Amino acid sequence: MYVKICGLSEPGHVAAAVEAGADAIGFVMTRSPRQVTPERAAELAAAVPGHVLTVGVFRGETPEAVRAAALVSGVRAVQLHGRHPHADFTALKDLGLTLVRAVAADADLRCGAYDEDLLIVDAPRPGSGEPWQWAAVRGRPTGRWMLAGGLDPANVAEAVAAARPWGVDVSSGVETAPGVKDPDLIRAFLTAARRAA
Ligand SMILES: O=C(O)c1ccccc1NCC(=O)[C@H](O)[C@H](O)COP(=O)(O)O
Repeated sequence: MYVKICGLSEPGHVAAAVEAGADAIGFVMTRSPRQVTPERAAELAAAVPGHVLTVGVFRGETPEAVRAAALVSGVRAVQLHGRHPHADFTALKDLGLTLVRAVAADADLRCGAYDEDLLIVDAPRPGSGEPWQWAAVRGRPTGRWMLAGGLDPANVAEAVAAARPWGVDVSSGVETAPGVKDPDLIRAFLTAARRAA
């Protein structure tokens, strides 16, 4: 089970996620309680070992703005939320970064349909912590796809059993308040997600 911990903004929380075995960590560089500047993301990403994928998270920005933030921050992946046209992914292809498309369940759920490398199937309001009908997508997404939206240490096993994803992605469920991560919850989520696999 591939596990991404999203919305990190403190070095101690990045270290906790890495030490607990996260496969990917996300830095939100768009409007959010978790927003970090590209410069701050660069500081945080500098301490991340190469086997952990660093992901810049965006929503509503132009490909040019995403490109600029990705280059400053040095992330190895960019995650575009919402109904971006295929051309936005094509415009970023030459960066050589992992491209992640994050959409709600009513979108095209074929990973690769937009030339992306990874797909995230998320709640309608990303980063809201709101659970949704995970079972409704079972069997629909294809390729390498992560389930997101309202996951936490207590429900991730149920969610995985319901939807059968390749990976999982969490933000609110490892926080004590919006934007405030908790190392104990990060560790508990990793443990529960691994057991759910
Ligand atoms: O986290 C945010 O605030 C955010 C804002 C705008 C676009 C995306 C955002 N987060 C993306 C993520 O990858 C989250 O991990 C994912 O949406 C799940 O969030 P949650 O339900 O809080 O676990």
